[in-house]
Amino acid sequence: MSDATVNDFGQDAQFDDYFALLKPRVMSLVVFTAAVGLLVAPVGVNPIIGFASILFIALGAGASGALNMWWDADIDAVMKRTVKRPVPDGRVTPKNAMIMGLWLSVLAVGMLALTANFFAAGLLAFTIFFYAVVYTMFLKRSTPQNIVIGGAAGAFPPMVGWAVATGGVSIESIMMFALIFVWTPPHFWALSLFMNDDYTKAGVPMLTVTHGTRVTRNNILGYTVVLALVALGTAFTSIGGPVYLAVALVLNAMFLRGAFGLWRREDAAAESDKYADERKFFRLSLVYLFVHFAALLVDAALRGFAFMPQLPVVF
Ligand code: HEM
Ligand SMILES: CC(C)=CCC/C(C)=C/CC/C(C)=C/COP(=O)(O)OP(=O)(O)O
Repeated sequence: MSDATVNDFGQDAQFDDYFALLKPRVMSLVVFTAAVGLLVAPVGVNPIIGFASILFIALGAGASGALNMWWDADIDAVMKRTVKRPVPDGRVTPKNAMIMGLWLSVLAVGMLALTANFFAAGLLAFTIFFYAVVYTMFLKRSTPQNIVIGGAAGAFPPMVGWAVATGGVSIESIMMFALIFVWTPPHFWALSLFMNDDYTKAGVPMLTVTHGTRVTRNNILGYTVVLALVALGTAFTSIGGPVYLAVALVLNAMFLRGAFGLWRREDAAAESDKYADERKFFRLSLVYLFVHFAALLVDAALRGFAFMPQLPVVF
């Protein structure tokens, strides 16, 4: 049986095209942070409920990606990095992307309310709204602070995971939020240093476009210093532990060194080596966030996950 449906352009839209609307690669790290938020919480969740909740958070994240791709099709059509996406490439119609995004959002939020609790579902709904409406429809096209404020959307998922388990918010979930919130500017601005032409062409007011690369390099360093403080501070909350502390010390030293290197660089040098350091720093940002959350998970496992029956104390 074919998985193709005919779109408004009379072409075959494949399952793969619809799947790409969910921004699966970016969202995999988002979903991982949500899963960690759930697993490190001090309240145990039935494993089936926990698994289903992560699935619905993933669905919600994907839905917000589809809504973003629907609204941003005009920008995506101009940028080299995004021109081959299903909507600008004509493989999925804007209307179908929007319908899919809306239905999946309703499904994800509704199912999370049924499987977990209303607070977690409300937080997921707010996250989708923040990314698809506040960031995509308003901030992205209007201010160079777009990704600073909009970054909150990407920072909510571990809070949603934590809320699935506990039904609330606490200092630990706020620290996980803060970690991603302060990480997002260095993560994105490193990329925009070597993608500046795309954003200029598309007229998106990213910091590199509006204030230039010198200001962007300064800001990357500033946010990275604050990020190190947040990351190390998290070690001293109840979700921190020896593994996290060791990892945070090493990774923040590496990230600070990278940010300092970018700060010292001039554009002429960066251009001549094809922005090698900027690309390296961007890749390091992905490793940085993944490993911090993985370390939280390891420490939680060493303590014994709350969802596992506690072993009887023998000695
Ligand atoms: C406003 C916030 C953010 C902006 C503007 C942003 C922007 C970007 C951009 C433009 C890319 C390149 C994507 C591509 O090649 O298509 C990217 C890659 C990526 N981002 Fe972000 N990002 C943000 C937040 C996040 C968050 C919160 C996470 C995860 C927690 C994340 C995870 C990733 C990952 C995993 C990649 C690599 C994807 C790949 O290999 O294709 N980003 N980001
Ligand atoms: C649970 C839930 C709803 C999670 C949402 C998480 C979230 C907001 C992730 C944002 C990450 C992201 C793809 C930013 C890209 O910005 P962009 O859209 O400007 O990048 P683009 O140019 O690649 O489209």
